[in-house]
Amino acid sequence: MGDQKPILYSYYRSSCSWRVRTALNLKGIKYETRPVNLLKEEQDIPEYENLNPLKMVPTLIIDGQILTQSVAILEYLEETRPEPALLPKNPIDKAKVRAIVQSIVSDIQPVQNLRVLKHSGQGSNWGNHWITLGFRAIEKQFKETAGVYCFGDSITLADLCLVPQVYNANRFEVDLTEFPIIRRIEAQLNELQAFRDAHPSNQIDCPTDS
Ligand SMILES: N[C@@H](CCC(=O)N[C@@H](CS)C(=O)NCC(=O)O)C(=O)O
Repeated sequence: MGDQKPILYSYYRSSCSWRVRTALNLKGIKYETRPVNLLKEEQDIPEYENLNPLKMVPTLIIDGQILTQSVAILEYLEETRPEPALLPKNPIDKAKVRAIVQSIVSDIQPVQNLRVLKHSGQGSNWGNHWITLGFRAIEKQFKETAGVYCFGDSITLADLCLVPQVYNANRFEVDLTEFPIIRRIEAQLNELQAFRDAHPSNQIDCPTDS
């Protein structure tokens, strides 16, 4: 393992960066934040593209490696810093947690990403529509899986993905009243220090007037 403090390229309101911030906090990994302002299109600057050809955040520099894709980063952290565990041990349980993760990171978040909204010319109705559909699915999944958190009573990668997605749902004015389990879990998670510290309002690049 490298001795250098990990560096996270992040944007305060980026849900994908937020997932990684929470994992780093939960696992007690001290890191340095390098803000990438998506509204100023800093993700398109060639120096950043050299780090992350996707021109997206997050990018994590850790153990002498440049890592991209938030879920690949989460899985790497889980394998190299296994405590506290953020995936269950049993393969079936693990598959169920990963299914919730994928519902959020593959089926909901990409459709409301900045570049998609810009290219499609769609506004908040678009995001609202897709988040609502996705939340209907995961609210049903939670009827089977949820305990205190998304999967039973331990925090898993699914929880790290849920909290930022609920924040985005609020930004897109999704009516959350039909999702009581999602709301309950999110409220509980937001009480925890690691989640609070990862919140956009506690990031160094959060504008003071937001
Ligand atoms: N699959 C990628 C998605 C990353 C992503 O969508 N990042 C967003 C912020 S959450 C971004 O950088 N958007 C910039 C853009 O759309 O130009 C991951 O999970 O890391």
